[in-house]
Amino acid sequence: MPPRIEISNMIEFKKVQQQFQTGRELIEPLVDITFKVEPGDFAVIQGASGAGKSTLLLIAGGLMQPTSGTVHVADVEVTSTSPAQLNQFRSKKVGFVFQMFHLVPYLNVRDNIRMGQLNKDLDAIEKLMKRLGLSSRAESFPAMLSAGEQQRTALARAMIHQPSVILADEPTGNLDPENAAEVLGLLDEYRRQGGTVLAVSHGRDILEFANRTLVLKNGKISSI
Ligand SMILES: Nc1ncnc2c1ncn2[C@@H]1O[C@H](COP(=O)(O)OP(=O)(O)OP(=O)(O)O)[C@@H](O)[C@H]1O
Repeated sequence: MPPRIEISNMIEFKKVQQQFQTGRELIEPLVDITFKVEPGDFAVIQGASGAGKSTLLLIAGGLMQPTSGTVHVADVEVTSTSPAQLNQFRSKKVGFVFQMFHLVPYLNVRDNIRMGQLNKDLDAIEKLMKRLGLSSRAESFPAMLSAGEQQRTALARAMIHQPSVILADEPTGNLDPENAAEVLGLLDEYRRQGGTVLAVSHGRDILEFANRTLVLKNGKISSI
């Protein structure tokens, strides 16, 4: 499913800071985050456990508002948008992929993918399942699938509405090397068609596919 080609499929963080107050402790995983991911980039953010990678991705997806700073994703300023507009933004412009897949256990593969769809284009679902090698599992429930099949289903759900950007949190964290390479290959194909991928990962397998690597350390981002 090719992404909508938009010149504005970029992600831009400017001076983003995130603090959490837990009891008397102030945690500040993001101190001053400024970076830009251009349309068609497959960018990966690496960093130690607890560095703030998931927090950064939640902010990019409009699921968490930062303490300060501005974030633009695919021509939307997610840091100054109402909750209703953020819902629209997420359902139209963003595809999410997570390490734990987050499929609905009582829906089969076809219906899980349909959850991500805005129109009722059943033909598009069949085509995407074929492309991702899922056609024979269309009626299967998540518990009956291998980890690779579950992640390909999650990827199909993330791609079916032709998002401008895909945000992926450890997308290969639960996969063996073969399935990991397949999922990364699909993300690579999506970005070659003009989509933008921002992934966070500890893994090294992703570096082979990413064209940009950013490192998150001490609350700041540096490019390598
Ligand atoms: N809602 C929250 N309230 C309080 N602290 C939080 C909250 N969310 C995250 N944190 C803290 O912020 C820091 C960054 O967490 P985050 O999950 O972003 O790290 P990460 O780099 O994704 O880690 P990992 O690689 O282990 O998943 C951690 O110290 C975490 O405990």
